[in-house]
Amino acid sequence: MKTIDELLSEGVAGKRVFVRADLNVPLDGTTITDDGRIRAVLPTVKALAEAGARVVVASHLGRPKGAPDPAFSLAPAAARLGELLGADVAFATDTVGDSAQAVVAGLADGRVAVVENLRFNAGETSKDDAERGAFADRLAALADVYVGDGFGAVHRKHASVFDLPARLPHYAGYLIAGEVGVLKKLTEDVRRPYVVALGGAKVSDKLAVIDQLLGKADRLLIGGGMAYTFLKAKGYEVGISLLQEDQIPAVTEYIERAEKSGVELVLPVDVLVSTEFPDLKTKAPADFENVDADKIPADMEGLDIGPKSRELFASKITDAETVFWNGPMGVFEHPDYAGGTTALAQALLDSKGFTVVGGGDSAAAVRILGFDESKFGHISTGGGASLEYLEGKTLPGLAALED
Ligand SMILES: Nc1ncnc2c1ncn2[C@@H]1O[C@H](COP(=O)(O)OP(=O)(O)O)[C@@H](O)[C@H]1O
Ligand SMILES: O=C(OP(=O)(O)O)[C@H](O)COP(=O)(O)O
Repeated sequence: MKTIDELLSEGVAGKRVFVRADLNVPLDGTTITDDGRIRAVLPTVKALAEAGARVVVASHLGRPKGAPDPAFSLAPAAARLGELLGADVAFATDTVGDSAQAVVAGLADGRVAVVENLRFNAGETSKDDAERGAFADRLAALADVYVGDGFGAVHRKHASVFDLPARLPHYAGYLIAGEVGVLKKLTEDVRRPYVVALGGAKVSDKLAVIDQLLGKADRLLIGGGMAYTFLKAKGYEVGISLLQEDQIPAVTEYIERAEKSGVELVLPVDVLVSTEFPDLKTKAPADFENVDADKIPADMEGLDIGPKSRELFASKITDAETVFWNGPMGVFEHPDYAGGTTALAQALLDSKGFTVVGGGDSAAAVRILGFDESKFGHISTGGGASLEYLEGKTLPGLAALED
Protein backbone atom coordinates (compact mmCIF):
# COMPACT_ATOMS: atom_id res chain seq x y z
CA MET A 1 0.00 0.00 0.00
CA LYS A 2 1.52 3.33 -1.01
CA THR A 3 1.09 6.01 1.60
CA ILE A 4 0.56 9.72 1.38
CA ASP A 5 4.22 10.28 2.23
CA GLU A 6 5.15 8.77 -1.14
CA LEU A 7 2.61 11.00 -2.84
CA LEU A 8 4.04 14.05 -1.10
CA SER A 9 7.56 13.11 -2.12
CA GLU A 10 6.40 12.73 -5.74
CA GLY A 11 4.93 16.25 -5.51
CA VAL A 12 1.25 17.27 -5.46
CA ALA A 13 1.38 21.02 -6.11
CA GLY A 14 -1.46 21.97 -8.44
CA LYS A 15 -2.92 18.47 -8.49
CA ARG A 16 -6.54 17.80 -7.62
CA VAL A 17 -6.45 15.26 -4.78
CA PHE A 18 -9.66 13.45 -3.83
CA VAL A 19 -9.66 12.58 -0.12
CA ARG A 20 -12.28 9.95 0.79
CA ALA A 21 -12.80 10.78 4.46
CA ASP A 22 -15.32 9.53 7.03
CA LEU A 23 -16.98 12.72 8.27
CA ASN A 24 -19.99 10.74 9.52
CA VAL A 25 -20.22 12.70 12.77
CA PRO A 26 -23.08 12.64 15.29
CA LEU A 27 -25.41 15.62 14.80
CA ASP A 28 -28.08 17.26 16.92
CA GLY A 29 -29.92 19.10 14.14
CA THR A 30 -27.03 20.92 12.48
CA THR A 31 -24.84 20.94 15.61
CA ILE A 32 -21.96 18.47 15.64
CA THR A 33 -21.93 16.79 19.05
CA ASP A 34 -18.49 15.21 18.55
CA ASP A 35 -15.97 16.23 15.89
CA GLY A 36 -13.49 13.41 16.48
CA ARG A 37 -13.78 12.05 12.95
CA ILE A 38 -13.09 15.49 11.44
CA ARG A 39 -10.02 15.94 13.65
CA ALA A 40 -8.86 12.47 12.65
CA VAL A 41 -8.49 13.38 8.97
CA LEU A 42 -6.85 16.78 9.60
CA PRO A 43 -3.23 15.58 9.32
CA THR A 44 -3.90 14.28 5.80
CA VAL A 45 -5.84 17.33 4.63
CA LYS A 46 -3.30 19.74 6.15
CA ALA A 47 -0.30 17.95 4.66
CA LEU A 48 -1.85 17.96 1.19
CA ALA A 49 -2.90 21.60 1.38
CA GLU A 50 0.50 22.69 2.68
CA ALA A 51 2.09 20.87 -0.26
CA GLY A 52 -0.01 22.94 -2.67
CA ALA A 53 -2.61 20.33 -3.64
CA ARG A 54 -6.18 21.28 -4.52
CA VAL A 55 -7.91 19.11 -1.94
CA VAL A 56 -11.39 17.72 -2.62
CA VAL A 57 -12.81 16.09 0.51
CA ALA A 58 -15.75 13.68 0.19
CA SER A 59 -17.66 11.57 2.71
CA HIS A 60 -20.98 9.98 3.50
CA LEU A 61 -23.05 11.07 6.49
CA GLY A 62 -25.77 8.84 7.93
CA ARG A 63 -27.82 6.60 5.69
CA PRO A 64 -29.86 8.77 3.29
CA LYS A 65 -31.68 6.82 0.61
CA GLY A 66 -29.65 7.65 -2.52
CA ALA A 67 -31.18 11.13 -2.97
CA PRO A 68 -30.58 14.57 -1.43
CA ASP A 69 -31.95 14.92 2.11
CA PRO A 70 -31.12 18.15 3.99
CA ALA A 71 -31.06 16.32 7.34
CA PHE A 72 -27.90 14.53 6.15
CA SER A 73 -26.06 17.49 4.60
CA LEU A 74 -22.30 17.63 5.07
CA ALA A 75 -22.45 21.45 5.33
CA PRO A 76 -21.93 21.46 9.15
CA ALA A 77 -18.95 19.12 8.81
CA ALA A 78 -17.45 21.30 6.06
CA ALA A 79 -17.80 24.38 8.26
CA ARG A 80 -16.15 22.60 11.18
CA LEU A 81 -13.32 21.39 8.95
CA GLY A 82 -12.71 25.02 7.98
CA GLU A 83 -12.60 26.09 11.64
CA LEU A 84 -10.15 23.33 12.53
CA LEU A 85 -7.94 24.12 9.53
CA GLY A 86 -8.15 27.84 10.19
CA ALA A 87 -8.90 28.37 6.51
CA ASP A 88 -11.86 28.87 4.22
CA VAL A 89 -13.31 25.60 2.97
CA ALA A 90 -15.47 25.78 -0.14
CA PHE A 91 -18.65 23.68 -0.10
CA ALA A 92 -20.35 22.17 -3.13
CA THR A 93 -24.10 21.64 -2.74
CA ASP A 94 -23.97 18.49 -4.85
CA THR A 95 -21.43 15.68 -5.16
CA VAL A 96 -20.59 15.45 -8.87
CA GLY A 97 -22.95 17.97 -10.49
CA ASP A 98 -22.61 21.59 -11.57
CA SER A 99 -21.83 22.88 -8.09
CA ALA A 100 -19.08 20.31 -7.46
CA GLN A 101 -17.54 20.88 -10.89
CA ALA A 102 -17.53 24.67 -10.44
CA VAL A 103 -16.13 24.49 -6.89
CA VAL A 104 -13.32 22.13 -7.92
CA ALA A 105 -12.53 24.17 -11.04
CA GLY A 106 -12.25 27.27 -8.86
CA LEU A 107 -9.93 25.71 -6.26
CA ALA A 108 -6.57 27.43 -5.98
CA ASP A 109 -3.42 25.50 -5.08
CA GLY A 110 -3.34 24.73 -1.34
CA ARG A 111 -7.11 25.22 -0.88
CA VAL A 112 -9.71 22.75 0.35
CA ALA A 113 -13.27 21.98 -0.78
CA VAL A 114 -15.89 19.57 0.55
CA VAL A 115 -18.51 18.08 -1.78
CA GLU A 116 -22.00 17.11 -0.58
CA ASN A 117 -22.85 13.71 0.93
CA LEU A 118 -21.78 10.86 -1.37
CA ARG A 119 -24.89 8.87 -0.38
CA PHE A 120 -27.19 11.49 -1.96
CA ASN A 121 -26.32 9.50 -5.13
CA ALA A 122 -27.77 6.01 -5.58
CA GLY A 123 -24.60 4.90 -7.39
CA GLU A 124 -22.49 5.26 -4.25
CA THR A 125 -23.96 2.29 -2.39
CA SER A 126 -25.42 0.33 -5.33
CA LYS A 127 -24.94 -3.44 -5.39
CA ASP A 128 -24.80 -3.21 -9.19
CA ASP A 129 -21.18 -2.95 -10.36
CA ALA A 130 -22.07 -0.94 -13.46
CA GLU A 131 -24.15 1.60 -11.53
CA ARG A 132 -21.39 2.02 -8.94
CA GLY A 133 -18.80 2.24 -11.71
CA ALA A 134 -20.72 4.96 -13.53
CA PHE A 135 -20.82 7.04 -10.35
CA ALA A 136 -17.11 6.36 -9.73
CA ASP A 137 -16.40 7.67 -13.25
CA ARG A 138 -18.11 10.93 -12.38
CA LEU A 139 -16.14 11.19 -9.13
CA ALA A 140 -12.91 10.42 -11.00
CA ALA A 141 -13.54 13.38 -13.30
CA LEU A 142 -13.13 15.67 -10.27
CA ALA A 143 -9.57 14.58 -9.42
CA ASP A 144 -6.09 13.52 -10.53
CA VAL A 145 -5.17 11.47 -7.46
CA TYR A 146 -7.04 9.50 -4.79
CA VAL A 147 -6.20 9.38 -1.09
CA GLY A 148 -8.18 6.88 0.99
CA ASP A 149 -8.53 8.08 4.57
CA GLY A 150 -12.10 7.17 5.59
CA PHE A 151 -11.19 4.25 7.81
CA GLY A 152 -14.74 4.02 9.23
CA ALA A 153 -16.06 3.08 5.78
CA VAL A 154 -13.33 0.75 4.43
CA HIS A 155 -15.59 -2.28 5.03
CA ARG A 156 -18.13 -0.89 2.54
CA LYS A 157 -17.91 -1.91 -1.12
CA HIS A 158 -19.06 1.53 -2.21
CA ALA A 159 -18.15 3.58 -5.28
CA SER A 160 -15.96 6.14 -3.49
CA VAL A 161 -14.29 3.47 -1.34
CA PHE A 162 -13.78 0.59 -3.79
CA ASP A 163 -14.35 1.62 -7.43
CA LEU A 164 -12.85 5.11 -7.47
CA PRO A 165 -9.30 4.17 -6.34
CA ALA A 166 -9.13 1.73 -9.29
CA ARG A 167 -9.58 4.71 -11.60
CA LEU A 168 -6.89 7.01 -10.17
CA PRO A 169 -3.37 6.74 -8.73
CA HIS A 170 -4.16 5.85 -5.11
CA TYR A 171 -2.55 6.23 -1.70
CA ALA A 172 -3.48 5.62 1.93
CA GLY A 173 -3.80 8.68 4.15
CA TYR A 174 -2.32 9.03 7.64
CA LEU A 175 -5.49 7.92 9.44
CA ILE A 176 -5.87 4.65 7.55
CA ALA A 177 -2.15 3.91 7.86
CA GLY A 178 -2.28 4.55 11.63
CA GLU A 179 -5.46 2.54 12.25
CA VAL A 180 -4.18 -0.46 10.31
CA GLY A 181 -0.86 -0.28 12.16
CA VAL A 182 -2.54 -0.64 15.56
CA LEU A 183 -5.27 -3.13 14.62
CA LYS A 184 -2.76 -5.38 12.85
CA LYS A 185 -1.11 -6.02 16.20
CA LEU A 186 -4.43 -7.34 17.55
CA THR A 187 -4.58 -9.91 14.78
CA GLU A 188 -0.95 -11.02 15.11
CA ASP A 189 -0.08 -11.51 18.76
CA VAL A 190 -3.04 -10.84 20.97
CA ARG A 191 -2.36 -11.10 24.71
CA ARG A 192 -4.92 -13.11 26.66
CA PRO A 193 -7.42 -13.05 28.22
CA TYR A 194 -8.84 -11.27 25.15
CA VAL A 195 -12.25 -9.74 25.85
CA VAL A 196 -14.53 -8.30 23.16
CA ALA A 197 -17.52 -6.17 24.20
CA LEU A 198 -20.22 -5.45 21.63
CA GLY A 199 -23.24 -3.18 21.79
CA GLY A 200 -24.75 -0.43 19.69
CA ALA A 201 -27.60 -0.37 17.24
CA LYS A 202 -26.21 -1.71 13.93
CA VAL A 203 -27.30 -5.16 14.98
CA SER A 204 -27.71 -6.89 11.62
CA ASP A 205 -24.27 -5.68 10.43
CA LYS A 206 -22.43 -6.71 13.52
CA LEU A 207 -24.05 -9.99 14.54
CA ALA A 208 -22.22 -11.65 11.66
CA VAL A 209 -18.79 -10.83 13.07
CA ILE A 210 -19.53 -12.94 16.15
CA ASP A 211 -19.15 -16.03 14.00
CA GLN A 212 -15.41 -15.33 13.64
CA LEU A 213 -14.91 -13.75 17.04
CA LEU A 214 -15.98 -16.99 18.72
CA GLY A 215 -12.75 -18.51 17.43
CA LYS A 216 -10.60 -15.61 18.56
CA ALA A 217 -11.83 -14.03 21.81
CA ASP A 218 -11.83 -15.68 25.26
CA ARG A 219 -14.88 -13.72 26.42
CA LEU A 220 -17.63 -11.97 24.51
CA LEU A 221 -19.77 -9.42 26.35
CA ILE A 222 -22.98 -8.49 24.56
CA GLY A 223 -24.87 -5.33 25.58
CA GLY A 224 -26.62 -2.39 23.89
CA GLY A 225 -29.12 -3.13 21.15
CA MET A 226 -27.21 -6.36 20.32
CA ALA A 227 -28.26 -8.08 23.54
CA TYR A 228 -31.96 -8.52 22.80
CA THR A 229 -31.56 -10.92 19.88
CA PHE A 230 -29.49 -13.10 22.25
CA LEU A 231 -32.01 -12.82 25.08
CA LYS A 232 -34.81 -13.70 22.65
CA ALA A 233 -32.78 -16.68 21.37
CA LYS A 234 -32.61 -17.87 24.98
CA GLY A 235 -36.40 -17.81 25.03
CA TYR A 236 -36.89 -14.57 26.97
CA GLU A 237 -39.54 -11.94 26.24
CA VAL A 238 -37.80 -8.79 24.94
CA GLY A 239 -40.87 -6.57 24.50
CA ILE A 240 -40.33 -3.87 21.87
CA SER A 241 -36.52 -3.84 22.19
CA LEU A 242 -34.26 -3.77 19.10
CA LEU A 243 -34.47 -7.26 17.65
CA GLN A 244 -33.06 -8.98 14.59
CA GLU A 245 -35.69 -11.70 14.30
CA ASP A 246 -34.17 -13.34 11.19
CA GLN A 247 -30.85 -13.85 12.99
CA ILE A 248 -32.28 -15.81 15.93
CA PRO A 249 -31.27 -19.21 14.46
CA ALA A 250 -27.70 -17.97 13.88
CA VAL A 251 -27.54 -16.50 17.38
CA THR A 252 -28.85 -19.75 18.90
CA GLU A 253 -26.00 -21.54 17.13
CA TYR A 254 -23.48 -18.97 18.48
CA ILE A 255 -24.71 -19.59 22.03
CA GLU A 256 -24.31 -23.37 21.59
CA ARG A 257 -20.89 -23.03 19.94
CA ALA A 258 -19.63 -20.72 22.69
CA GLU A 259 -20.62 -23.32 25.32
CA LYS A 260 -18.87 -26.13 23.46
CA SER A 261 -15.69 -24.20 22.73
CA GLY A 262 -15.32 -22.70 26.20
CA VAL A 263 -15.76 -19.08 25.08
CA GLU A 264 -17.53 -17.15 27.82
CA LEU A 265 -20.55 -15.45 26.27
CA VAL A 266 -21.79 -12.90 28.78
CA LEU A 267 -25.25 -11.33 28.43
CA PRO A 268 -26.92 -8.66 30.57
CA VAL A 269 -28.64 -10.00 33.68
CA ASP A 270 -30.70 -6.86 34.15
CA VAL A 271 -31.75 -3.96 31.93
CA LEU A 272 -33.36 -0.52 32.11
CA VAL A 273 -36.69 -0.60 30.28
CA SER A 274 -39.30 1.95 29.28
CA THR A 275 -42.48 2.16 27.24
CA GLU A 276 -40.94 4.93 25.14
CA PHE A 277 -37.67 5.93 23.51
CA PRO A 278 -36.22 8.95 25.36
CA ASP A 279 -36.32 12.49 23.95
CA LEU A 280 -32.71 13.06 22.90
CA LYS A 281 -33.34 16.73 22.09
CA THR A 282 -34.82 17.97 25.36
CA LYS A 283 -33.22 15.19 27.41
CA ALA A 284 -36.35 15.34 29.61
CA PRO A 285 -36.11 12.82 32.48
CA ALA A 286 -37.09 9.35 31.28
CA ASP A 287 -39.64 7.10 32.92
CA PHE A 288 -37.84 3.77 33.26
CA GLU A 289 -37.60 0.65 35.40
CA ASN A 290 -34.76 -1.73 36.19
CA VAL A 291 -35.85 -5.34 35.57
CA ASP A 292 -34.11 -8.70 35.35
CA ALA A 293 -33.24 -9.67 31.78
CA ASP A 294 -35.83 -12.47 31.78
CA LYS A 295 -38.61 -10.13 32.97
CA ILE A 296 -38.85 -7.49 30.24
CA PRO A 297 -42.53 -6.47 29.98
CA ALA A 298 -44.11 -7.02 26.53
CA ASP A 299 -44.83 -3.28 26.03
CA MET A 300 -41.36 -2.05 27.00
CA GLU A 301 -37.93 -1.75 25.35
CA GLY A 302 -34.48 -2.22 26.82
CA LEU A 303 -32.50 1.01 26.65
CA ASP A 304 -29.44 0.33 28.84
CA ILE A 305 -27.81 -2.50 30.74
CA GLY A 306 -28.69 -2.40 34.44
CA PRO A 307 -26.45 -2.00 37.51
CA LYS A 308 -25.97 -5.76 38.07
CA SER A 309 -24.92 -6.20 34.43
CA ARG A 310 -22.49 -3.30 34.70
CA GLU A 311 -20.77 -5.00 37.63
CA LEU A 312 -20.79 -8.34 35.86
CA PHE A 313 -19.29 -6.90 32.66
CA ALA A 314 -16.63 -4.97 34.64
CA SER A 315 -15.66 -8.18 36.49
CA LYS A 316 -15.00 -9.86 33.14
CA ILE A 317 -12.73 -7.03 32.04
CA THR A 318 -10.55 -6.45 35.16
CA ASP A 319 -8.02 -9.20 34.40
CA ALA A 320 -8.10 -8.82 30.60
CA GLU A 321 -4.79 -8.35 28.79
CA THR A 322 -6.58 -7.12 25.66
CA VAL A 323 -10.00 -5.52 25.37
CA PHE A 324 -11.78 -4.48 22.19
CA TRP A 325 -15.05 -2.60 22.61
CA ASN A 326 -17.51 -1.50 19.93
CA GLY A 327 -21.02 -0.19 20.45
CA PRO A 328 -22.53 1.77 23.35
CA MET A 329 -24.18 -0.35 26.06
CA GLY A 330 -27.30 1.82 25.96
CA VAL A 331 -28.81 4.98 24.52
CA PHE A 332 -25.96 6.99 26.04
CA GLU A 333 -27.14 10.19 24.31
CA HIS A 334 -29.71 10.46 27.13
CA PRO A 335 -28.27 10.85 30.65
CA ASP A 336 -30.67 8.29 32.17
CA TYR A 337 -29.33 5.59 29.82
CA ALA A 338 -25.63 6.53 29.83
CA GLY A 339 -24.73 4.53 32.97
CA GLY A 340 -23.95 1.25 31.20
CA THR A 341 -21.66 2.89 28.65
CA THR A 342 -19.93 4.94 31.37
CA ALA A 343 -19.38 1.78 33.46
CA LEU A 344 -17.93 -0.08 30.49
CA ALA A 345 -15.54 2.76 29.59
CA GLN A 346 -14.43 2.91 33.24
CA ALA A 347 -13.90 -0.85 33.31
CA LEU A 348 -11.56 -0.55 30.30
CA LEU A 349 -9.59 2.16 32.08
CA ASP A 350 -9.39 0.03 35.26
CA SER A 351 -8.09 -3.02 33.41
CA LYS A 352 -4.36 -3.48 33.10
CA GLY A 353 -4.60 -4.64 29.48
CA PHE A 354 -4.33 -2.97 26.09
CA THR A 355 -7.69 -1.34 25.38
CA VAL A 356 -9.17 -0.45 22.01
CA VAL A 357 -12.45 1.41 21.55
CA GLY A 358 -13.85 1.38 18.01
CA GLY A 359 -16.79 3.06 16.33
CA GLY A 360 -18.11 6.50 15.52
CA ASP A 361 -20.60 6.52 18.37
CA SER A 362 -18.47 4.57 20.83
CA ALA A 363 -15.53 6.94 20.40
CA ALA A 364 -17.89 9.92 20.63
CA ALA A 365 -19.48 8.44 23.78
CA VAL A 366 -16.10 8.13 25.48
CA ARG A 367 -15.40 11.83 24.85
CA ILE A 368 -18.94 13.12 25.47
CA LEU A 369 -19.10 11.23 28.79
CA GLY A 370 -15.93 13.03 29.87
CA PHE A 371 -13.25 10.34 29.66
CA ASP A 372 -9.67 11.25 28.78
CA GLU A 373 -9.16 9.53 25.43
CA SER A 374 -5.39 9.41 25.89
CA LYS A 375 -5.93 6.86 28.70
CA PHE A 376 -7.17 4.23 26.22
CA GLY A 377 -4.71 2.18 24.17
CA HIS A 378 -6.32 3.18 20.90
CA ILE A 379 -9.54 4.88 19.87
CA SER A 380 -10.49 3.75 16.38
CA THR A 381 -12.71 5.86 14.15
CA GLY A 382 -14.32 2.70 12.75
CA GLY A 383 -16.64 0.26 14.51
CA GLY A 384 -17.81 -2.11 11.78
CA ALA A 385 -14.52 -1.52 9.94
CA SER A 386 -12.32 -2.46 12.89
CA LEU A 387 -14.50 -5.47 13.77
CA GLU A 388 -14.28 -6.81 10.22
CA TYR A 389 -10.54 -6.13 10.17
CA LEU A 390 -10.15 -8.15 13.39
CA GLU A 391 -12.20 -10.95 11.82
CA GLY A 392 -9.44 -11.23 9.23
CA LYS A 393 -11.69 -10.23 6.34
CA THR A 394 -10.39 -8.51 3.21
CA LEU A 395 -11.83 -5.01 3.42
CA PRO A 396 -12.78 -3.49 0.04
CA GLY A 397 -11.41 -0.04 0.90
CA LEU A 398 -8.04 -1.42 1.96
CA ALA A 399 -7.75 -3.94 -0.86
CA ALA A 400 -8.41 -1.12 -3.33
CA LEU A 401 -5.43 0.83 -1.98
CA GLU A 402 -3.03 -2.06 -2.48
CA ASP A 403 -0.63 -2.48 -5.43
N1 LIG B 1 -30.67 -0.79 23.77
C1 LIG B 1 -30.57 0.06 22.76
N2 LIG B 1 -31.66 0.35 22.00
C2 LIG B 1 -31.56 1.21 20.96
N3 LIG B 1 -30.42 1.85 20.61
C3 LIG B 1 -29.32 1.60 21.33
C4 LIG B 1 -29.35 0.69 22.42
N4 LIG B 1 -28.09 0.65 22.94
C5 LIG B 1 -27.33 1.49 22.20
N5 LIG B 1 -28.06 2.07 21.24
C6 LIG B 1 -27.63 3.09 20.25
O1 LIG B 1 -26.56 2.58 19.48
C7 LIG B 1 -26.02 3.68 18.77
C8 LIG B 1 -24.60 3.39 18.34
O2 LIG B 1 -24.55 2.16 17.63
P1 LIG B 1 -23.46 1.84 16.51
O3 LIG B 1 -23.61 2.80 15.39
O4 LIG B 1 -23.60 0.39 16.24
O5 LIG B 1 -22.07 2.12 17.29
P2 LIG B 1 -20.68 2.64 16.71
O6 LIG B 1 -20.94 3.89 15.89
O7 LIG B 1 -19.83 2.90 17.90
O8 LIG B 1 -20.16 1.51 15.85
C9 LIG B 1 -26.14 4.86 19.71
O9 LIG B 1 -26.75 5.93 19.01
C10 LIG B 1 -27.04 4.35 20.85
O10 LIG B 1 -28.08 5.23 21.21
O1 LIG C 1 -20.32 5.15 11.43
C1 LIG C 1 -19.76 4.29 10.75
O2 LIG C 1 -19.57 3.02 11.16
P1 LIG C 1 -19.60 2.53 12.72
O3 LIG C 1 -20.91 2.96 13.36
O4 LIG C 1 -19.50 1.03 12.61
O5 LIG C 1 -18.41 3.14 13.41
C2 LIG C 1 -19.18 4.58 9.38
O6 LIG C 1 -19.30 5.95 9.06
C3 LIG C 1 -19.86 3.71 8.32
O7 LIG C 1 -21.22 4.04 8.23
P2 LIG C 1 -22.28 2.92 7.70
O8 LIG C 1 -22.35 1.84 8.77
O9 LIG C 1 -23.58 3.68 7.55
O10 LIG C 1 -21.75 2.38 6.39
